[in-house]
Amino acid sequence: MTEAPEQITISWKGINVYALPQSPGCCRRPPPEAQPKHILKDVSGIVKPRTLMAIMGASGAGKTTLMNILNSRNRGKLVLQGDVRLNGIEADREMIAGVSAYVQQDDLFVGTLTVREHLRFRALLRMDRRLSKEKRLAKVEEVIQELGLSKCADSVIGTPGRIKGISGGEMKRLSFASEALTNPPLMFCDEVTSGLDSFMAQSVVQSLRTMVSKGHTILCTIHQPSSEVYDMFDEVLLLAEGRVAYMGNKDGAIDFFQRNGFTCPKNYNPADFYILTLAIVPGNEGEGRKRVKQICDQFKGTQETVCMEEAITEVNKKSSQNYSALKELIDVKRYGASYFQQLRSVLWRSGITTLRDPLVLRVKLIQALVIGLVLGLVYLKTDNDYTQDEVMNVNGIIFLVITNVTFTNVFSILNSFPLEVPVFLREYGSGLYRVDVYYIAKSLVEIPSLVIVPFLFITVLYWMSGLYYDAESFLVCAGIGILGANVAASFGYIVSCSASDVSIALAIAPPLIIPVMLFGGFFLNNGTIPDWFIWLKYLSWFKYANEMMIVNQWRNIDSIECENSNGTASERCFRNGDAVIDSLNFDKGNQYLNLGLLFALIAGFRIISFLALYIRARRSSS
Ligand SMILES: Nc1ncnc2c1ncn2[C@@H]1O[C@H](COP(=O)(O)OP(=O)(O)OP(=O)(O)O)[C@@H](O)[C@H]1O
Repeated sequence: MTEAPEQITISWKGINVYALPQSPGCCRRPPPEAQPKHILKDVSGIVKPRTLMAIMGASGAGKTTLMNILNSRNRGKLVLQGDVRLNGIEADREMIAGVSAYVQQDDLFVGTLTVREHLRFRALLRMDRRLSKEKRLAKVEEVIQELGLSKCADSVIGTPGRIKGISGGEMKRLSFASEALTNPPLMFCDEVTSGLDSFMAQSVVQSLRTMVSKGHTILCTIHQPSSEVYDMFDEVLLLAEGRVAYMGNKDGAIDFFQRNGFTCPKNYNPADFYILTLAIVPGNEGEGRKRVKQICDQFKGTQETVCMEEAITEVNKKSSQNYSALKELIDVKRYGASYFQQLRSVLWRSGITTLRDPLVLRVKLIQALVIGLVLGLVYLKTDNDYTQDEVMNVNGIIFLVITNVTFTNVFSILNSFPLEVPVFLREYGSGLYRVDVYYIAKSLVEIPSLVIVPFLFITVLYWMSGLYYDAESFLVCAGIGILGANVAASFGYIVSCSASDVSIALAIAPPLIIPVMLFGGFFLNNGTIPDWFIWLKYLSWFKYANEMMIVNQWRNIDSIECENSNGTASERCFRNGDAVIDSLNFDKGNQYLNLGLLFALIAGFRIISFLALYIRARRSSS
């Protein structure tokens, strides 16, 4: 059996929350007459261990705001008055995070893992590092049993709309199981049953009841529970217009409303009745507000309020006795696992995700093969006797190679990475791993695809299109293409880590790539770039890769026919490869410099994208 957690009583007193007036647009101040919005108004409450509390109220009542204040997350720029206490001790963010878990409304998982693998991954990263691996894995099995996940333990979690996986109810239970591994004494759950049918909703709340019976304190916001689900809660907190309309034993709520002239009809779901009674109906706001004010004012004078305030005072008095036990709980490290354990686990997960979802790699390989074949057929040539018009073709192929590896790799990152960011932010926020661990693991796992795919494309195109027939030149060309693909992917990461979603990433990438492409030496001669744009030339991996590939192609060509393929005399004649290189203002002596600059761009872009991800992660967890 799971050991009982330390017991936590959470209390809050005189909570007032204000949202400051927002500016109506960029660079504009809010109008001087704008007042802060008073969201929560003098809200107090207490929840003791072994209690499952439902926070309910109409939409906009302040449930989410209260939950965020109590668990000290997602507060944004709200102004807070009042205090939140754990076992009577005034709690700061670290303290709350140290003893609690937050099960958020949307379940975010890596869909390719099975339920058991996901829980093992979390157990290795999140549980106390002093526990042996065997104990952690045993805990995973216990949690699987307790939360009724045995049937689906080896099923893949799935990704809605892509990979069929476990049901919505199982996913919700898996969210609880993920948090239950660390046995947090206090749990906050947002919208626990939304999107579930009544049977699933009951089974999820039953899981919470099991945890509560072991000593956990659990607070849930819940929308329209069925009577059966409502009956499973011990206590209820009803919010209306940011005020407490009722808080206490759920059976007492019926009496309280009845005493004030609001009788719940027989066979009517009490939860629906409270929400309807406390709702402000559009078109009849005046009456609704009067009713809410009356109920909230009445509740302030009730015995329930007096008892609640006494209970808060009582627990506050004992705060000094509780301090050392609580301190021990909180003194856990930010990360449950060592750096190398984090790296090993995240690498394992990234690897398994790539292997189990081979479709992406397969599509990339087929795409490389098809584009290589099509371009190869267009430029088909099987010897190294070049005519003047073939010089232009060869230079075109070289630029096409760089353009293709750039666009396929940038857009593949833009289309995939922003979708993974929410899972990363959630896991980073829960202290699973560091940003650098995630970034390094991700970068290492994708190396094979960043090598194999461009290599396949260049192999097909190189030999079909009459580029210089020589194994060494081919390998140099493939190597430059692979480097170009890596610079492009690193650039894709800068955009993906800075943009908030896929559509924004896709919108900002082309205007950033096009200038870099323009200075690649194909559309604009390298010697004619205006001085004020020279700096852009230095950021252009197109320029470095193009110069290297052009030199690699032409440096061994000693003579070129002075006529076109159809036998006509060409107006301009490049007599040998060097003449072609010179005409583009490229320099044979720049090969090593260009190579170094390509590596420098990879390193620079990776560092910038890492910093962008780091800033984003820090912001989202503050
Ligand atoms: N940062 C904010 N700035 C301005 N107003 C806010 C902010 N956060 C919340 N509010 C307002 O405070 C009120 C309560 O919002 P909250 O999200 O807590 O309600 P809720 O009961 O959770 O609603 P729902 O059930 O619809 O999610 C709403 O009127 C909302 O518009």
